Amino acid sequence: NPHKKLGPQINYTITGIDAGAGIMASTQNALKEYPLAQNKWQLQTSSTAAMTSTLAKAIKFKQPIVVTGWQPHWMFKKFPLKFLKDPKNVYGSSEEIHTIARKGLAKDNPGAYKILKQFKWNPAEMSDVMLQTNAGVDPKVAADNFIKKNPKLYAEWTKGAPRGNGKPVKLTYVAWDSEIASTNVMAEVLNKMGYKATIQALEMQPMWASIATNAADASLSAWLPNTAGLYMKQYKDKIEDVGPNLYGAKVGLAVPKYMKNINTIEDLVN
Ligand SMILES: C[SH](C)CC(=O)O
Repeated sequence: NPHKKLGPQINYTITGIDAGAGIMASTQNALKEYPLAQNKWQLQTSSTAAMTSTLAKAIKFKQPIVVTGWQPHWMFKKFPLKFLKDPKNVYGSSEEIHTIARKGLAKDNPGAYKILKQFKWNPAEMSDVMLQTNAGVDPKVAADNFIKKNPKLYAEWTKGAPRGNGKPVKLTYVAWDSEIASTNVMAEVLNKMGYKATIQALEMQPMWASIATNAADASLSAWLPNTAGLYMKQYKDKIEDVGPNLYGAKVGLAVPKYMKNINTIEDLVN
């Protein structure tokens, strides 16, 4: 009921995802900045899958819930969600998802580097692949379907790049739906161009370390400037920022639209 304080109704819990995700660090920050921690609010660690299934259940019974949310993601398509305004700008405004590569890749695999550099797409295009995968299509097949439907993008991404002749390219990523989509599309593009692409899912910190230690060639999972800002700071001299592969991403706290009186993070405080 809208009059009862929200906190006690959901035992002051923000439902989050995997502990290493940057959105979790940002949310810990929000707990302090707003200040929510003093009001007993806490951040629950789980996983994207657990968070979205808890969200689905709450929405089914029109119950209140606060989740860590981000765009692009199918949750905003599937559920009536709204971001909470963030007047203290803890989450930053819009984000870009960057491609990062190990130093030296441009030199010893210029063709793959060129394709990685030219790979850019928008939230709607990424969501096409995410929705297929969310509907049960294997990510590799969803990537293939997308490439078949978008010959113009494929031509842009591969323009002027030499064929790979079996040259290996190792991609690491963090298994968020957005990066499952982009990494599988990139792997399929590389394979169609004759490279031998392999992909490996890692937690966030090991993913960044895999590029910094040359254990992998590239990753499309760097949410910047905020969400992965700490990792970029830690590894900036050991990796190369190839540039954004997606513009217009967004990270924050989200609630179902039926929570009419909760519109900014400050509404959680009182
Ligand atoms: C959950 S977002 C995809 C990225 C992040 O939080 O680091």
